[in-house]
Amino acid sequence: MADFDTIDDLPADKRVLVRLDLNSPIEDGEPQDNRRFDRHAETVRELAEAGHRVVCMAHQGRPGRDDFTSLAGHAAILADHVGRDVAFVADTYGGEALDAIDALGAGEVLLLENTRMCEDELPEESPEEKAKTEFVRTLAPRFDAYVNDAYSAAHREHASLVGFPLALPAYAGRVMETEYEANTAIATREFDGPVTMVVGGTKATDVIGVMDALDDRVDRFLLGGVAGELFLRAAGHPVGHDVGEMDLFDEQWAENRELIESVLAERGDAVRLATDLAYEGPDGGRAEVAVDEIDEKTEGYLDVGSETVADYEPPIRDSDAVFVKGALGVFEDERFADGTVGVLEAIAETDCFSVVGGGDTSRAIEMYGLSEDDFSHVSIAGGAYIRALTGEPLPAVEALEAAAGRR
Ligand SMILES: Nc1ncnc2c1ncn2[C@@H]1O[C@H](COP(=O)(O)OP(=O)(O)O)[C@@H](O)[C@H]1O
Ligand SMILES: O=C(OP(=O)(O)O)[C@H](O)COP(=O)(O)O
Repeated sequence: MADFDTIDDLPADKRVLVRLDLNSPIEDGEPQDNRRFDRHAETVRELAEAGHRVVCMAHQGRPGRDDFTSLAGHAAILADHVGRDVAFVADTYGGEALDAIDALGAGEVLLLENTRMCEDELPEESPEEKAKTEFVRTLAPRFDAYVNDAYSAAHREHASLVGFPLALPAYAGRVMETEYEANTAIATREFDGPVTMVVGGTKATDVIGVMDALDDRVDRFLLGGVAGELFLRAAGHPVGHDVGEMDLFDEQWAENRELIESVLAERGDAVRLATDLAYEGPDGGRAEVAVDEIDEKTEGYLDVGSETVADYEPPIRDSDAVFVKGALGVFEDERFADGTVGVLEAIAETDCFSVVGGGDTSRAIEMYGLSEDDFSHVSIAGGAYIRALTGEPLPAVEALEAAAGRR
């Protein structure tokens, strides 16, 4: 059991500041509905029904990336899931935000603008430093309590996650509580047979550090996505760098090059890389190329190829446990879903212990007609869940525990 207080411990009729994680895929500038809304709606509804004034904070994307947008569209989706109005104010802690907070009645819900639009939010610093920011010092006095429901962002030391628990009585929401319990229990589980981790997605920096930290707890890593291409680059193939407008590879290569090389040197036998890759061919359809035949990267590779999918299935089928973090390709586009769906189908058909994590990746389950029941646990957290597997503490969870210890 966690050592934090939960909303069961929250006294009645309070002004509550709630941190959610509504970070979602963005298509044509609009947030796409996903299970993060559904899961967080439970906490928001419970707080509103208990008569609290509920003010929600959340982030979307990272500054400088295409997915960095306003939360205006998120408020409407959240309202659908909560089953009551969710007002939105395009401000984080300025006059407009404070007026909207002050005007809120009992049982009403308000969503503030993307926390990452506020300068104080992002640099990762200690809770003490974050609690000193103007953002925290301005908002905290307007509230009686802080609730953190954003387990999936708990690996970040941002103001909205670690600063407020020092300034207000702090509680865990329902998602924080259930994800923490499930992921912590999984982290301590022992397996008799082979353990496999499928590693993909765009956040290579998160996953490569975890691959290194998990060391011999994982018998084999099956790679795809951006991390997969970076490993291919380290293995001497002319891929894993940005072409055209891309900005997914070069920066993450510079950050991780040494670590990738050391993982390959020490655990090379455990790392399986794609032998073919898929891209958009001249006719607009899916085209594939063998990695050995790539002389120069001129295409954006958007999925692992069919030979790779066939190679990855047998190790999955003979595993005792499979952990998935990140999609093997851009599965949102059906042409590039084969890698992600092939791996998920193999896991679903196998009687192993399985965890699928990540806001984006878990979405592939419902998009392609798979059932959540075919997996042991589907987490809405990606980076936080794999970090939990290493036994490394999550700063936002520690901040909640420290707050409980002070009472
Ligand atoms: N080769 C690739 N190029 C660009 N994007 C990719 C590639 N492979 C996977 N992706 C994208 O990665 C996303 C998931 O990335 P990430 O945020 O790391 O995972 P999660 O949200 O599951 O934690 C998917 O939405 C998918 O479109
Ligand atoms: O979506 C998230 O993480 P995830 O993609 O690892 O699940 C969280 O919202 C954290 O976002 P960040 O990785 O931009 O800090």
